[in-house]
Amino acid sequence: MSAPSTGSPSQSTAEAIRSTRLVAILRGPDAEHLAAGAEALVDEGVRVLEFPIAGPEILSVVSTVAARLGSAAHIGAGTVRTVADARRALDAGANFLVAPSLSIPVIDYARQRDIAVVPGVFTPTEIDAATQAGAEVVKLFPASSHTPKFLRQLHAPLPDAGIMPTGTITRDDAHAWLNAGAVALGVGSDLTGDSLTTGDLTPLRAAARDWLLLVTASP
Ligand SMILES: O=C[C@H](O)COP(=O)(O)O
Repeated sequence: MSAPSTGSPSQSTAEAIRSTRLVAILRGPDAEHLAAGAEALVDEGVRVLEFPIAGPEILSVVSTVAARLGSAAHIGAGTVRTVADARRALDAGANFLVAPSLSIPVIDYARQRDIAVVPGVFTPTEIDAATQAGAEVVKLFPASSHTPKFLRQLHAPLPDAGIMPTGTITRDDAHAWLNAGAVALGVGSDLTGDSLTTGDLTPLRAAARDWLLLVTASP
């Protein structure tokens, strides 16, 4: 199975995020477990993965996973706060960038490299600034400090913003966010549980199947 490959690389990733509606966030101390977890998620049908870069070892996981999975998935580097972070992530083979915060220089750099970037935003001003700077999808973070009602109210004044709530999103509240207009959800713990620590991928596979059904069924 191949990742969508229409248009430019940045458009392809943005389309994949919008069409699959799920960005899986993989964190953990063990590089082999992270890589195995990524392969299991892709095997279950997840197409967009993010690895928050907590150190050089995570960049090596990005390299390994990007090489192993090829076009089967979009591999993102998370926690990209600076242009230097972005350069290192792309050199490691990341297909797109995610950040907890808004950096216009990082957006500009990603656009120069034709790579999708999902900046972190919290306020209408930040959402609009990121969207106008060229981010097709923005990460509403931490979403647990907002509500689906907040998201719904943004649509009339900011209709072109592609908002992806992230941060403690669970299967219990996913439908409410999607119904409120979220283009996708960024999901870590509720998807991976402790599988990336223990190495037992059975719960992760079951959660992936749950999540894929849920995002497909939501309006
Ligand atoms: O970047 C955001 C968080 O890492 C999301 O993870 P979480 O779903 O476990 O809160």
